[in-house]
Amino acid sequence: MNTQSDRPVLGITMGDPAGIGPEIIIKSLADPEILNSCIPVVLGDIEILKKADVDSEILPKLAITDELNCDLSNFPKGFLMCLSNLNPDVAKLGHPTVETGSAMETYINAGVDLALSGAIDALVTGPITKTGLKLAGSSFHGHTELIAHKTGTDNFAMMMAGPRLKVVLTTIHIPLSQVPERLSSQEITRIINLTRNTLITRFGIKSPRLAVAGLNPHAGEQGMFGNEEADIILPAIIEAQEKGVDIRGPYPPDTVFFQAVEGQFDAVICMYHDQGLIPFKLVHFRDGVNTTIGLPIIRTSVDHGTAYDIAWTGKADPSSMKEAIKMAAGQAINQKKHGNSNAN
Ligand SMILES: NC(=O)C1=CN([C@@H]2O[C@H](COP(=O)(O)OP(=O)(O)OC[C@H]3O[C@@H](n4cnc5c(N)ncnc54)[C@H](O)[C@@H]3O)[C@@H](O)[C@H]2O)C=CC1
Ligand SMILES: NCC(=O)COP(=O)(O)O
Repeated sequence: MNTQSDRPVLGITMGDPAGIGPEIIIKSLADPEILNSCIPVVLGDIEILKKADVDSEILPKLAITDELNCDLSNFPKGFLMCLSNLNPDVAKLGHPTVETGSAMETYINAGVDLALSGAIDALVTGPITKTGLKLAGSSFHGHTELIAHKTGTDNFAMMMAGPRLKVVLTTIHIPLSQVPERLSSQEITRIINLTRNTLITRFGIKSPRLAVAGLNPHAGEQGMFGNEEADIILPAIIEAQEKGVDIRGPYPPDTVFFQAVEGQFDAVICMYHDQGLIPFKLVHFRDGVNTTIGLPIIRTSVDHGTAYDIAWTGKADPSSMKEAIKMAAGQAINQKKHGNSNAN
């Protein structure tokens, strides 16, 4: 915390202007519990946010600036940093453009710079489209890859976290057909260690209990349905067990998530994106948080996308954004107390 206040300073990126990002940010900050839990620094576009702040409740409370280097320590209510001047009509498009794609990337880059400089204590990102990033000329598939690159982090992973289930993905945004060839014991070992360290340092779980999902139906059924379990996944589990990690598997993917939700495991390590995200969103679509683990900064995000089908209709549910803000604030306070313990 770099202010006279006890509240952590959180950068909150607006996401895609044509999506539900602006609406869920305004709705979240309209909740006194959220507004009082942090000093928000919204990184976005004033004309777009004005459209979302229909009752003009939030923006008048924030100091407006377009100066990235402004002193964030002397306005305890919060800031809006205007980083683009979009035509407000882009909000109605229902899809990204080169202009909006470039704006959303600008918000993220600015947020990472602020976090690295220590001007903000954590970064919370609003939803973007992968296609928007591509339109803007970015080579990154999402926030995760972009932020890892910008912070010079090789050892990172995507975790989706909720009170009942946490999943960590070994592979993220790649075609399903490429998953088997990308899996290796070394990579699974890396994810196991990173997950365990993060559960201890960021989530305060003293002795994490980990499960590893298999790749194939029935975790391979003794090789009848595939050999990745025996050849790649099991050696990584055994190596971790030999080092004293409380870890079991490879489990049949159709039951391990139920066991985790029932309380048997603190996190499930998954082999690919939808293996983890389908069960996670069934349980935690409303209150789940996407967080990038292993970074030198705290980064949390909503667990959903831009929801173009309901954007600018007033129907967007801000619950996931609120949880992302709460998690970032909690971890920032913890880090302030105990130092940057996420040394993975
Ligand atoms: N953190 C991020 O930036 C993420 C971005 N995406 C991106 O979002 C874009 C759209 O992805 P979709 O697969 O359509 O997923 P989506 O999450 O945007 O929407 C799926 C369904 O859930 C509903 N929904 C989502 N969030 C909601 C909310 N807060 N309140 C009420 N209803 C909500 C939508 O209306 C839609 O019917 C894609 O381009 C994808 O890349 C997807 C996931 C995460
Ligand atoms: N399904 C989650 C997701 O794709 C989020 O990606 P990112 O933008 O946080 O990397």
